[in-house]
Amino acid sequence: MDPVTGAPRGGQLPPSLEVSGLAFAYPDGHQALFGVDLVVRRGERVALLGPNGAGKTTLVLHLNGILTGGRGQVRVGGVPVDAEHLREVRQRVGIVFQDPDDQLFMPTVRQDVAFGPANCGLDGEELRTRVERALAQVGMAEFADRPPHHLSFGQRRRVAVATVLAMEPEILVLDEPSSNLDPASRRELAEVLDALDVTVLMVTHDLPYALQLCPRAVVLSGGTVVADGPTRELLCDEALMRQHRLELPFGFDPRSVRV
Ligand SMILES: Nc1ncnc2c1ncn2[C@@H]1O[C@H](COP(=O)(O)OP(=O)(O)OP(=O)(O)O)[C@@H](O)[C@H]1O
Repeated sequence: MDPVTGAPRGGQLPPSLEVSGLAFAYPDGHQALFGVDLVVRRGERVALLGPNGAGKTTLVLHLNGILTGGRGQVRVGGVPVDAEHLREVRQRVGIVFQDPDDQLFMPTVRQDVAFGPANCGLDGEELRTRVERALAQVGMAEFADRPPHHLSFGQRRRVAVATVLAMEPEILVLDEPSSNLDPASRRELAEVLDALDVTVLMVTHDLPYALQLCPRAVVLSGGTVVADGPTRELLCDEALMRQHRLELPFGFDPRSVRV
């Protein structure tokens, strides 16, 4: 920010997410994060890559205060993630977990999508509009009155995304969005995500998905950020990829993919 005008410096948009010096050890003493710094600006789509055990989930669980007690700071839309601001933070950070069944528990899709905003005091026409918009964004409007457990896995994942979009979050965090999807469902979800006008942080082992959807990628390895840059550049860096156990699918050449 320009200290005088308050305008974004150099034309950059304000940060949606700021992680600074985040270090965390689990109660058993295992140190999972060693001073992570990360800024995601409004409207960016960033892939968070890294091998198993890198600390990706641990980082994500700090973004809405599920994990706390480490060193450093996390801010979402300028609001610190701490006990005092937890309610506000949880409205601003929408996390879509890997298993949609963790997020769907009401008798109908509509009720599941309405649950969060209704809890925040929305009702009547405003709530109805919010729910319809979120379902339309994920292409699930016609399933509003179905029980979630009658839907396919891919449809349930899209509804899980809608439950989070209905909260109109500052940042949408997706944990392995393409996992367990068949190729058609994977493509449909990519189309949904690509059309969203929201800041996205996407944790994924699916490197082609990262390239397709996220212009920028961050590699977390051993609890620290080891690379941050254009996704294609990182995926083409063979030494970086090998060093951090990142492997492209057989025959996939990031140089030749058009995004
Ligand atoms: N509850 C826990 N108690 C102790 N150590 C943990 C706990 N949860 C995770 N860890 C450890 O912290 C480190 C980071 O784990 P984390 O789940 O954040 O990695 P990840 O990058 O999300 O991995 P994956 O790609 O396998 O999901 C790992 O070494 C893991 O074993």
